[in-house]
Amino acid sequence: MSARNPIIAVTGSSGAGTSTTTASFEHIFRTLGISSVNIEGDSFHRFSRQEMDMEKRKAKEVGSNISYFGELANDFPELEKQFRNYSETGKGKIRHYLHTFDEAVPYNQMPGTFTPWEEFGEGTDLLFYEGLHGGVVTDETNVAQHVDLLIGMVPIVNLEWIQKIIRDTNDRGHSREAVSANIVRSMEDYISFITPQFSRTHINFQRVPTVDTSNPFSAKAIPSLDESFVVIRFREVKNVDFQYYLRMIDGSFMSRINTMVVPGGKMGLAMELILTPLIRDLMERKAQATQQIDWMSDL
Ligand SMILES: Nc1ncnc2c1ncn2[C@@H]1O[C@H](COP(=O)(O)OP(=O)(O)OP(=O)(O)O)[C@@H](O)[C@H]1O
Ligand SMILES: O=C(CO)[C@H](O)[C@H](O)COP(=O)(O)O
Repeated sequence: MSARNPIIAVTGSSGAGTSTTTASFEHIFRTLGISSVNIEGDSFHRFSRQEMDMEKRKAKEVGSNISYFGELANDFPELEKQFRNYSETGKGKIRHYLHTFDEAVPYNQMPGTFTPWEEFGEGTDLLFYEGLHGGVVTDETNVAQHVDLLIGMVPIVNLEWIQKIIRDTNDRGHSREAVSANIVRSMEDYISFITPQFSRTHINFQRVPTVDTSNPFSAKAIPSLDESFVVIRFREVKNVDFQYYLRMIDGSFMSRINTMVVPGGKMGLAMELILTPLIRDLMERKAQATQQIDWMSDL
């Protein structure tokens, strides 16, 4: 963690909606005049799509498993190194994993490949990460320790699978069978690496549908925001003004002492109301830390 170079991470499984909710964060950054550098979790995959297909085959041959949720397929030490480096210097590097033709064409590349790493220098206000592993901790690596504001994006699992299946088949060119097989193959890593993160987050946003999602593998459409509620759980966040949120968000209520529920259609508003003051606090701490360093270097 670093007051001078703060890091915000939105962490969630594949299909949870971390990319979708990035728009809410970007809106807050614009409103507060913050310049962020955005890092995508998928850029820390170790393999291109073609290489990963080969790794899956090799693993199967020896009776083992590899998935995008785990440490075999993702470079956790490199992710931690990047977070540490940004905290200490405000510098770093980014690349993109190109999922679709639309994403790949501007780079003259194929889907399932990475763009080259590009360095960025000082001058950003904060680093914003969205992806699978913003709060990961293993025996060797601790990514979570570098994050100043850690947010979990966690639809209940049936909804998460529906979102993944529909997105992967419509946008990423995978078959339903392939996506279902991926979900099955990823389950062990899901439990080992993905879910433990949500006990380290400051806030979790958990979308819960109010329509029947009992067979996610046959679902034809993603339940809409209006067909859901969002459960918002706070952990180690001080001075949460629940009364204010309850007054501002029509239809919201408390379900536990640290948990608020809002109608799905109010998710964007809830995110803005809750996150804006927290991000403003990070910026104030940053300004103070920068002032202190300037003052010390003047001595
Ligand atoms: N709140 C929401 N309401 C309706 N649809 C949503 C919501 N959040 C996400 N989706 C849909 O779910 C799908 C997956 O969302 P998104 O691409 O943001 O997931 P992701 O967490 O970034 O996944 P990945 O890490 O695999 O790229 C998309 O089709 C998106 O439109
Ligand atoms: O979203 C994911 C993980 O977060 C994808 O499963 C992973 O990035 C592989 O992508 P693709 O299926 O497009 O090759």
